[in-house]
Amino acid sequence: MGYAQLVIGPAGSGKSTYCSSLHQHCETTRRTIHIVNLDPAAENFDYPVAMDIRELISLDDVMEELGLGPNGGLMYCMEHLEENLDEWLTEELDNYLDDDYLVFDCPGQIELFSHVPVVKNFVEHLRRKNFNVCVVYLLDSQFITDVTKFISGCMSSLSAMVQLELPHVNILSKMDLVTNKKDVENYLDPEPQLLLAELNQRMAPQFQKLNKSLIEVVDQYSMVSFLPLDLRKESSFNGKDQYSLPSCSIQYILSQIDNCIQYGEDADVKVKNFDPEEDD
Ligand SMILES: Nc1nc2c(ncn2[C@@H]2O[C@H](COP(=O)(O)OP(=O)(O)OP(=O)(O)O)[C@@H](O)[C@H]2O)c(=O)[nH]1
Ligand SMILES: [Mg+2]
Repeated sequence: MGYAQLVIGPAGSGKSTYCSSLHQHCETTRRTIHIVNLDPAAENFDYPVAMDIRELISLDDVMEELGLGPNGGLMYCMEHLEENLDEWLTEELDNYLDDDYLVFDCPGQIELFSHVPVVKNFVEHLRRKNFNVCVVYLLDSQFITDVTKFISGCMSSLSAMVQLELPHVNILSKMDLVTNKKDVENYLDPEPQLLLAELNQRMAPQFQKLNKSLIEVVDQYSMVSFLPLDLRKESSFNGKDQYSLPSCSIQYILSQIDNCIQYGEDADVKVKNFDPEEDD
């Protein structure tokens, strides 16, 4: 059984920074994880790249040879990846052992997760290879300072959730940049009725019915819950910081994700089986 995180979210939401912080954290705690670059447009990395889509296809080549722009070019690259899953991914995955932990740093174009099947097929391939996969969805905390932005963030996360059908952890990134705690605190674990009241207040009266349906959808999928990540935090901290802002450390987030994909549970079993003292 392998373990994998699929790190997704809008452009610039902090996916690559999250991956590199995760890598650093695991180095400190002597845990092995492998970060995979799935962004054919990425150029600089703060982490050692274990597998790299650019070895399969380069965005520059695609743009030059096919005369495509950056987004069309990226879609082409991802479709190429999809067509080569059996060869490229299978071959690359052969380099990893049974219980290895991979983290996939994805591109930020959200259409990849909302209405084209490439990521879904990618994930299905991983699952066939016996990987437990969790989606880690990052949303920039700077963008949820009011209810309309919050709902739109929820909707984009929700479309990935519905399309990928995987365990799903939502993270609010860049908490160190939040200066007004009230801005964000209201949206960390919000009361649906309060959200609705706020939304009605913001929007023209003819949207009231739509607002109600939107809040119901968000509530029913019980995904109105974001873990606020502050990369400055080091311990397993999950609580209020010195400015009484709720936030959590990367270690806490990792433990939540590990839980989702049952990482560590099998290891415990192994230790028990091989412990002679346990025999009696
Ligand atoms: N202050 C602060 N800045 C951050 C944090 N995370 C990311 N950033 C900054 O946000 C910008 C985008 O970060 P990336 O990690 O490249 O974001 P990304 O989601 O990988 O972006 P794309 O791959 O282009 O979609 C960079 O300038 C980062 O330095 C954070 O926790 N705090
Ligand atoms: Mg990136």
